[in-house]
Amino acid sequence: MTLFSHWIVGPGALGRLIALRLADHARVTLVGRRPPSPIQRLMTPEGETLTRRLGVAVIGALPDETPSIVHLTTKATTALPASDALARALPMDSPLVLWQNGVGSQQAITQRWPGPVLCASTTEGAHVQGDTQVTHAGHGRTFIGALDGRHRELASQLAGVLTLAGLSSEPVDDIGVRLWRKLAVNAAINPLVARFGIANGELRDPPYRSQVEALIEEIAAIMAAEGLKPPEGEGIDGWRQLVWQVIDATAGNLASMLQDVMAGRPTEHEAILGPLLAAARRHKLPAEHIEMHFRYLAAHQST
Ligand SMILES: NC(=O)C1=CN([C@@H]2O[C@H](COP(=O)(O)OP(=O)(O)OC[C@H]3O[C@@H](n4cnc5c(N)ncnc54)[C@H](OP(=O)(O)O)[C@@H]3O)[C@@H](O)[C@H]2O)C=CC1
Ligand SMILES: CC(C)(CO)C(=O)C(=O)O
Repeated sequence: MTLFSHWIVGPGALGRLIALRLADHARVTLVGRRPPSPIQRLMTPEGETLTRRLGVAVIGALPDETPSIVHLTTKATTALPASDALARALPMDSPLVLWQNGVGSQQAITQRWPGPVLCASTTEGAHVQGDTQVTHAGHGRTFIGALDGRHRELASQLAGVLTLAGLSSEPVDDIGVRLWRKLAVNAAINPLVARFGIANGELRDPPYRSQVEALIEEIAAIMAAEGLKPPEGEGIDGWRQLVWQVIDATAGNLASMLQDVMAGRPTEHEAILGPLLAAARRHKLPAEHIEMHFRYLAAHQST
């Protein structure tokens, strides 16, 4: 199968980054709830500006064509209804790629979607300026695979085209583990910076540092109980190393959850903290800090 045409459903920061990067290598259609602007601009980390004209569509009136692959780049909070709308419109064997952070929506969609489903876990960073511009804040790495380890050839092809397009990617057999590792990092950083309105790097100083450590302790115990290891090192020291490395590397960032709070959008706390709380309950482990942040974010959202 040649990945000739890509639909990108969810024309936000990540969706527009992928669309603009792919535009010189494949036919790209951006699909939104309302019509996205066809002329889009990408500011690259190297300071270049790329302007491209893209195909556009709305999810309620999809084009009468069959894409080679569909990328779902909505937030985790809206991924399931968006995938249901797509499933009603597309052939049963259409491949789908899920780009959401957190854990939960991927399993639910993999069970419901009739065709192949891949998940992507990425450390690319992007944010939008209005309806026509996206900034690619920094290069990262993307891992792609199916939760059940199938569709390796499709994952390799997709990683190939993304890499060619400037988004360094590789197929992996353990995407579930990679999603949980990213969730661990997001759970230690995002609730705190969202609550206190601070850049990631400020977590290194009092009074926040001890609050990050308290979260890491709970997260490390939950990960150990789930049999999930940090990428380097062992146990809590490995998780500590990973979290503080990311905080150092993204010190100037306003994390995605803080940006959602500032924009009055729903946060992804259910996808990021929810699975940790469920695992803590399963293993009868303390999760007082995770619970407190979950409650705060849930309450904030309902006001
Ligand atoms: N931005 C980044 O750098 C990274 C993001 N991620 C993850 O990627 C996912 C997307 O993040 P991000 O791009 O930042 O989020 P954004 O909020 O910028 O974009 C989400 C987009 O999805 C659209 N959308 C929502 N529901 C639908 C629907 N039913 N049909 C079509 N479009 C829809 C939204 O449109 P509307 O304006 O109408 O709400 C919005 O344009 C998240 O899970 C995030 O955690 C992962 C790594 C990096
Ligand atoms: C790693 C981190 C916290 C970087 O800001 C991120 O992924 C996010 O903002 O959601």
